[in-house]
This record gives sequence, structure tokens and C-alpha cells, in this order.
Amino acid sequence: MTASITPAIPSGDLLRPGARVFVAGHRGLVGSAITRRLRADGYEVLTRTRAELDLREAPATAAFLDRERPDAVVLAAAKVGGIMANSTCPVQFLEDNLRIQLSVIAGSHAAGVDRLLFLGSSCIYPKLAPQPIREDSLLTGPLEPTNSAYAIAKIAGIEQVQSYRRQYGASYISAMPTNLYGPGDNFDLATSHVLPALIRRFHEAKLRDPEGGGEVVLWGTGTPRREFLHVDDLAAACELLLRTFDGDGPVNIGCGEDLTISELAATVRDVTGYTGRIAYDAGKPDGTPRKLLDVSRMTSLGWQPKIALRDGIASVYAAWQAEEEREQARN
Ligand SMILES: NC(=O)C1=CN([C@@H]2O[C@H](COP(=O)(O)OP(=O)(O)OC[C@H]3O[C@@H](n4cnc5c(N)ncnc54)[C@H](OP(=O)(O)O)[C@@H]3O)[C@@H](O)[C@H]2O)C=CC1
Ligand SMILES: C[C@H]1O[C@H](OP(=O)(O)OP(=O)(O)OC[C@H]2O[C@@H](n3cnc4c(=O)[nH]c(N)nc43)[C@H](O)[C@@H]2O)[C@@H](O)[C@@H](O)C1=O
Repeated sequence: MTASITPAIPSGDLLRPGARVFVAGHRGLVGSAITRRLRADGYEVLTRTRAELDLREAPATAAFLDRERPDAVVLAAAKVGGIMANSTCPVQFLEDNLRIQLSVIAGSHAAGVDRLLFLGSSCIYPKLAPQPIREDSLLTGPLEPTNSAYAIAKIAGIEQVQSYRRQYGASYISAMPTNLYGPGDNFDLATSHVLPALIRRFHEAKLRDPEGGGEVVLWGTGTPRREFLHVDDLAAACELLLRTFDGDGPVNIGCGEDLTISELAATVRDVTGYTGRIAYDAGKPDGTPRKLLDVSRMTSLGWQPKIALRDGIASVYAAWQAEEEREQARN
């Protein structure tokens, strides 16, 4: 009698465990989560720090890819930041990202890399796109001005991936994640995204003022709506795409629910235990009013997010406090 065996790998897998994957940007929020996930699932992950290989440098990047010839490349290296960094440094957000994409995508093709996953962002869609935002909203209207330089670089990356698909039949794909958060995020208030900024602002206000008599001032009006996905959920989605997806156009990745910045602030305030007031500085930009992704394309592949927002915020807060304590002990 033959035992019935459920294969660990679904048939038709495009990238099997054991494959060598170069994760560009492995020390970042997204790249580190994808690296953890791929290693846990038996992939060999190849990495280079920025000091070892500046991915804006096309000849060095091409030489590295040609020497290593990985089975797949995940492009999670980018110039990334929150609304203020995007507004004040559009040149770097445009040029660094264009250069990194040109080096890595063209270099991968030249080295004969079979699979590539490019990471864009939900900011590629028009500012006033119908909600939830479907992938076919791309290039149907004007962009949000606070991050148009970054968005245009990312749109160029999508087009580059599509062009390699069309002209060379390359199995290259693009994913568009919503706003992300997780361990190892950037907590610098000048350049960070909103979620780590709120954790830091409320935590520091609680330390300054344990009785809660003070006030934390947040940017904008508190009315914009955002969708937040934990990077570990994103990493699971990226692995699934690498293994099973070879279609045209971007694939949205989000949790399917959004909330206002003031609702997010109330949740983060509760998690940190801060009891003071929250005020808003309407002189600071709100950015796009709403960007909730339609994630039906991704969920149809069998992926679902698992980490509830409040639980995710609590775990990120605990990890950040532990890291701050380690940092203080070192100094
Ligand atoms: N964070 C978010 O909310 C979202 C992110 N994304 C996308 O995910 C991807 C990764 O973002 P995220 O992880 O948040 O960003 P991070 O800033 O956390 O990480 C970016 C990584 O890229 C590396 N990098 C940047 N420039 C270079 C360079 N010239 N050469 C080599 N390495 C470089 C950085 O290296 P170093 O550590 O040395 O600086 C870092 O490891 C981006 O494409 C972004 O668009 C999409 C939607 C939302
Ligand atoms: C991922 C995505 O991220 C960026 O777009 P964003 O979503 O607008 O960015 P954000 O996270 O910085 O802000 C979200 C909202 O939150 C409000 N807000 C309040 N108080 C703080 C605050 O203290 N810091 C920050 N950063 N925002 C604050 C802020 O005013 C805004 O209304 C782009 O980089 C874009 O390119 C991109 O891809």
C-alpha cells in the first residue's frame, strides 16, 4: 500500500526552498522581514550591506549579480521615508530609487536571474483614486504632491518590470504594499512614517509627564485615512508571490481595512499607556486623504494577513523599548 503524501511544495512552484535569493535591502524594515521569512522556510538568502555594495552603482551591481547568479532577486532596497522626508528631499527620492531600480533590474536580467520581485508602494496610485484602490487605477489621475517624486520613480520601476516581461519574457513581478510597520522600523521623528513616530512621541511624553497633564502634537488634521500592514504578513505574501505568481501588472498587498490618523493615535496612546491630550498641527501636511487598497488579487492566491493592528503595535512597542534599553546599556 502506498501512503498518501501531501507535498510540502505545491506543484508548479516557481521558486522552491533551497533556492538562492538575493534580498537587496536586507537590513531595512521590509528586507529584514523577507530575509527572516525566506530563511525560516529553507531558502538560502544572499545579502550585501550598502557599504559593501551601493546599489545605485550599476557596474558594481551588475558585476556582483553576474558573479553570484542568484536564482531570484527581491528588490527591497530603496530611499524610503515618511511624508516630511518625501516632501523635503524629492531629488533623492526620485534619483536614488531610479538608479537602484535600473542597476538591480537590468543587472539581474544581464546575469540571467530567472525571478525578480520589485517592491513599490501604494503611493503610486492617483491621489483621488476610487477606494478601495484597484491595480488598474494606476496612471488614471494626478498624484499626491508630497510624494510624487518617489511615486514616479516607483511607477518607472513597474514599467521596467513590465518591459522585461514583454520584451524578454522575464518572470519578473511587482508588489505594491500599503503603509507598513514592524520591528526594526525607523523611529527618527524627522524622517519616519507615522506609526513609529506616534510610538516614540507617546512613549517620550509618558516619561516626561507620567501624570498625563501635557499634550502631544501630531502633524496635519488627524482626518486622513491609512491602512497598516505588519511586515511579517507582507513577507508571507512576498514569499507566496515568488513561489506561485507570474502575472502582469502590480499586485496590491494590504490588510483591507483603514482608519483615521486620530483613531490610530488613540490606539497607540493606549498601547503606550500615555494619558495626556492629543493636539494637531494643521500647518503640517496631511498627504493623500485616503489610500485603502483593493487586495482581492493577492487574497485570491490564498494569502490572508494574520496580525491584528493593536497586537502588532504592542509587539513593535515592546521590541523598540528593548532595543532602546540595549542601546542605553551600550552607551
Ligand atoms: N515602509 C513602508 O511603509 C513601505 C515600504 N514599501 C517599500 O518597501 C521597500 C523597502 O522599504 P523599507 O524596508 O520600509 O525601507 P528601509 O529604509 O527600512 O530599508 C531600505 C533598505 O534599502 C537599503 N538601501 C537604500 N539605498 C541603498 C543603496 N544605495 N545601496 C544599497 N542599499 C540601499 C538600506 O540600506 P541601509 O540600511 O544601509 O540604509 C535599507 O536596508 C521599498 O521599496 C518601499 O517602497 C512599500 C510600502 C510601504
Ligand atoms: C508608505 C507611504 O508613506 C508616506 O506617505 P504617508 O502615508 O502620507 O506618510 P506618513 O506615514 O509619514 O504619514 C501619514 C499621515 O500621518 C500624519 N502624521 C501625524 N503625525 C505624524 C508624525 O509625527 N509623523 C509622520 N510621519 N506622520 C504624521 C501625516 O501628516 C499623514 O497624514 C510616503 O512616504 C509615501 O511615499 C509612502 O509610500
